[in-house]
Amino acid sequence: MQKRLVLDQKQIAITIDRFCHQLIENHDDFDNTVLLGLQPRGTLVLDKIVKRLKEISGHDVPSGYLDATFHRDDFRRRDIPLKANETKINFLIENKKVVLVDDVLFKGRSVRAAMDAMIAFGRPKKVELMVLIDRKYTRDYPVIPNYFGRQVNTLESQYVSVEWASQGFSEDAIWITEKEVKS
Ligand SMILES: O=P(O)(O)OC[C@H]1O[C@H](OP(=O)(O)OP(=O)(O)O)[C@H](O)[C@@H]1O
Ligand SMILES: O=c1cc[nH]c(=O)[nH]1
Repeated sequence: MQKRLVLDQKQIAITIDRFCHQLIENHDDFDNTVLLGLQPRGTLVLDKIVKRLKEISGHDVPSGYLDATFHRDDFRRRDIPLKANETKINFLIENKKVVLVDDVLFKGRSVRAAMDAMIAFGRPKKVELMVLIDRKYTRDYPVIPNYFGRQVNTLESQYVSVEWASQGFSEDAIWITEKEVKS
């Protein structure tokens, strides 16, 4: 299978550090900010950000995992039923500045569902979106990230694959791959 490297381990680490500095710049002392990682894979990005934010700034920013499966517009429409993941949020987001974190932004449908799901925890003051990879010109919903690692031009036939060492890969890496054609 053809693969093109987008970000290697060192570049991902630099991007995570940049995200932390951007958050520090835009969220002052974080006293009204919460971070939510989108299940399943945004949580891995979130964990890295939370860890580095603590190391860089000393801030322990409230964070949680948000699952939006039941809010997806294709829920019940798939051949294989979608499996939900756990939502782990032990605070309210009422009047908070919420930063949604995910790995890849493609059609924008996951983020739309996440914004629907999070309302169960209150009415946020403001919502921002942070993604490692923004697949440009592919959106079905009008979603634009506030923070992105890389913007990539991709074809529908391609897939952005995010690999983490913590998930058994040799190292952290982000690739553009060709989707397998079903025969
Ligand atoms: O902008 P979207 O089109 O919603 O795609 C982006 C979402 O897709 C992936 O999740 P998921 O594993 O749910 O989707 P996948 O199976 O298509 O990779 C990825 O982690 C994002 O959450
Ligand atoms: O390219 C894509 C599209 C959706 N989700 C991903 O993880 N990668």
